[in-house]
Formats: sequence, structure tokens, C-alpha cells
Amino acid sequence: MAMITPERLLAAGTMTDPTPPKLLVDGLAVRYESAAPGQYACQGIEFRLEPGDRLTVLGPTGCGKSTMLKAIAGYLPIAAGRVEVSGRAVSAPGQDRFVMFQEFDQLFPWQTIRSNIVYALKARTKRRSEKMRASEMSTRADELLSMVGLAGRGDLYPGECSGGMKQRVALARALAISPEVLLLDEPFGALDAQTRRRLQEQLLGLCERLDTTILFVTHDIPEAVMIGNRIMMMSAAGRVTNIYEAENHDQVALEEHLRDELRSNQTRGPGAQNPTDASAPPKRAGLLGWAKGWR
Ligand SMILES: Nc1ncnc2c1ncn2[C@@H]1O[C@H](COP(=O)(O)OP(=O)(O)OP(=O)(O)O)[C@@H](O)[C@H]1O
Repeated sequence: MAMITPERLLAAGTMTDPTPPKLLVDGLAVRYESAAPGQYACQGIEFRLEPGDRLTVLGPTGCGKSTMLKAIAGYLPIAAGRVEVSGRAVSAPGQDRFVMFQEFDQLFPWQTIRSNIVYALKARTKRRSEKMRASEMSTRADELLSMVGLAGRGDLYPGECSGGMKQRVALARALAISPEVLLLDEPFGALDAQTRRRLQEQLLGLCERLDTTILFVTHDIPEAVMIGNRIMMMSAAGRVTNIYEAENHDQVALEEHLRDELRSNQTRGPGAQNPTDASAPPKRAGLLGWAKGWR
């Protein structure tokens, strides 16, 4: 059974923590307009991430992982609960969050990959009212390209890049924006196994180096365990069933356990996406900020 530590008491809001978490998701529920009354794509989602946390999200297909991510990004309205970044409520997209999707076409095709990154640097300096000369931006863009294994390739256009290269550029661009929270929705899903592995390693290295907070949706259990310091499992009903602290578990045993849990979560359990009373807010998961043990 999981111990109640001071950290968990803090997380549960029973003590006062002066520093707001990097990302707070508290009782989040999202409903599409076309859905039946009272039917939520995800509901009762609760977690909090501190700087440098990497939460990976697993769950059966259609359980609401992308929906949750889009709501956190501010692209979808919140039906219940709240989302905060560093204590600021999220109600629309903002530069404090950056989303990276699986599609390779997030770059401006008419600009070189270096210019794509310079564009992001301009956005960041404007947001922070910083000053950076054009030559500095160009140098910084080349540094970022080197960090993702694309040294000396800055003059290429997106149309001249492979899928894996474009995802590297997208990653470099995300890092150039330097968001408070990086949201990734199966970013490497369409890549071959070798490229995927290399990008996973690069992402992990960069996140550790830059202390980036990430929320990473994936279907791939080894990827979830490799990237995440926390792994969140969702049920077909769009609810959180468990959050694991990766470091507390043997990697192989955890992967096996997650495989079993994912299999049993395929079936829609009690409290599925259809609370009977449409006006009532969906029930909370009761997992805010702490990881349920499974041993
Ligand atoms: N634009 C939309 N309009 C209406 N319903 C939607 C829309 N997008 C998704 N849904 C529904 O919301 C639910 C959750 O979908 P979502 O894409 O978030 O799941 P997911 O867990 O990310 O799926 P997958 O693992 O297959 O990518 C599904 O029942 C889906 O049909």
C-alpha cells in the first residue's frame, strides 16, 4: 500500500505549498458537442507535474489521451475541473505550452529548417521581451539543430528532409520556443524503429539537460517506460487508473504489469464515459499528484 508522505499531503492540498506546480490538472473532464448528453471523452483526470517531470500516458485506443492533451493545450474547452500552468489557469492556447503531434507537416515548407527555428526563437524573444540579434538567432538555431543530430543541415527545406529529420526539426523548434510544458502526442509514432529509438534518446537527453516538463502520449509501453519518470494509465472510460513512479519499479516488471493493465483496461469498466446525470460534474480520480503503488 502506498505511504502517505508529506509530499502527498501537499499534493492533496491539505498543506500550503507556496510554489505552484508547473502543470496542475485537477478533475479535468472534456466533452465533445456531438457526444451524447453526459458522455465525456475523458473525465476526473488529476495529476501535477513539477519542473523536469516527464509524464507518459498510456491507455486503450479511444480512451481520451489526445483529447486530454488538446484540452491542456487549450484547443478544447474544459467541461469540468481546471488546468493550470505555473498557477495560471489555462483557457486557450498559449506560448507557455507547445504541442508536437505525429504529423510531419508542422514546419513552414517555404523556409529552410534553420529559418523555421529562427521563427520560433523570434516568438520566444518577443514573448519574453528579450533582445537577440539576427546573427545570434541563426547561431542558436544551428546549435539546436546540432543537438538533434542535424549539424550542418540548416539550409535544407522541409521538403528535402525525411520524416525522421522533420520530427527532429520539430523537436528543435519546440526547444527553441522553450515552453514551460511540452505536450507530445505520439510524436514518433510514424517513424521506423531505429529512428524512433534515436529520437527517444535525444528527447530524453534534452529534457534532462534543459529540465523540460513534458506530457507524452504514446501507445508504446517500452517508450512510455523509457521516457517517463511517471507513467499514467487510463481506462477505456477515459479515467486515470494508476500513476506509477518509474524509478520505484524494475523496468521489465513494470512493462509487463502495464501490458496486463492495458489489456484489462480495454474493456469499459464501471463509471464509463456516461454518468447518468449529465448536469453532474464527473467524479474525481482521487489521484492528484501521487503515484499509486501496485506491489
Ligand atoms: N473531434 C471529435 N468530435 C467528437 N468526438 C471525438 C472527436 N475526437 C475524438 N472524439 C472521441 O473522443 C474519444 C476519445 O478520443 P481520443 O482521440 O482522445 O482518444 P485516444 O485515446 O487519443 O485514441 P488513440 O489512442 O486511438 O489515438 C473517442 O471516443 C473519440 O471517438
